Amino acid sequence: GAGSVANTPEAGDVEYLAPVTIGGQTVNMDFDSGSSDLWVFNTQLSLNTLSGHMAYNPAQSSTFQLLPGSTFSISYGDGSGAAGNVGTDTVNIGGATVTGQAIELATDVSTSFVTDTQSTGLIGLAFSKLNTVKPVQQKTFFDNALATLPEPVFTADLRHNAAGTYEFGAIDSTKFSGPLAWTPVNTTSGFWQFTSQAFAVGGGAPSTSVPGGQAIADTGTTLMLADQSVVDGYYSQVQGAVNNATVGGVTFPCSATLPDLQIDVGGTMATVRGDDINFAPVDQTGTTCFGGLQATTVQPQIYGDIFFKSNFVAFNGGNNSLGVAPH
Ligand SMILES: O=C(CCCl)NNC1=[NH+]CCN1
Repeated sequence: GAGSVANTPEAGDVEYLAPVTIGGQTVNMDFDSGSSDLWVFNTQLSLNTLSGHMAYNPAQSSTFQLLPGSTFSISYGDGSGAAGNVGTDTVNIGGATVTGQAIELATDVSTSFVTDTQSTGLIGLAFSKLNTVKPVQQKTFFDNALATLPEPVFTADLRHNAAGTYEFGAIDSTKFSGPLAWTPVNTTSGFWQFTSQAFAVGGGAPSTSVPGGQAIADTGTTLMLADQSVVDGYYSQVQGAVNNATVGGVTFPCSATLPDLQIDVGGTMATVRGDDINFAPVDQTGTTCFGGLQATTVQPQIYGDIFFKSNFVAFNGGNNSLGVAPH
């Protein structure tokens, strides 16, 4: 059946956590449409590493089974990572249930995961071809659930500083306004990748031919990382915007009024609200603010949580497409 869980932003909308029940143990996890491993903090880790975290204890689950000799090792776009061994267990997300789901048990996690005590791990929702388990690659929760879901979809409804929803198996049309604009997804990269070749600022004339012209929908990335041409075009319309090498990106006066960004998603222009692009003050004085739109020099562009706060997104694993509508 379908499953629906509330998600909650960590402070500053840095990431969005939602409850996942593994072998009867409910832990909060980061749902990540930009990767394809389900890994958890667990009782194999040292007490120092576990300090402050919830942990999955396979010994307490009557349905856990070790996958002897299986290991995983994953590194993310932001340089964080985890590695360990693997078993299977029953996973239930708001009622959507998978038995025999690969549960990757971290024995090593990078610092940013240790300090992020609210998160018990990640649940990857990109395509299973990116899964890192060896010697036998494993499937994502969504892949395993597909055949049993009423509809072959999951949806992301992320909000600024407020509870949202992750749903599996149904599209709740009360969560967005207007029709969903659907775009085909190119699954070759293993990401939810689509064409994004144009942008406009504050309703102005659209630019076209953004170099590379590809983007991925990635709930596991905090910001929106776009081509330099988009970043330059956007911040040229923001008084006092500067590229601030010290803080590592574009900043502007917190008093600035930020224009909306219109961005191409498979031929339809989606809007990212200017308010959502004012990401956070860089210091306690609250004078200078850091932009939620920043540049990436690599392709594809990565449309992270900043994009999702203005747009409801449906991920269709039945026909490999993405549906987007304002919310
Ligand atoms: O790794 C990426 C970028 C893929 Cl191009 N997104 N997912 C994620 N999870 C934790 C940090 N980032």
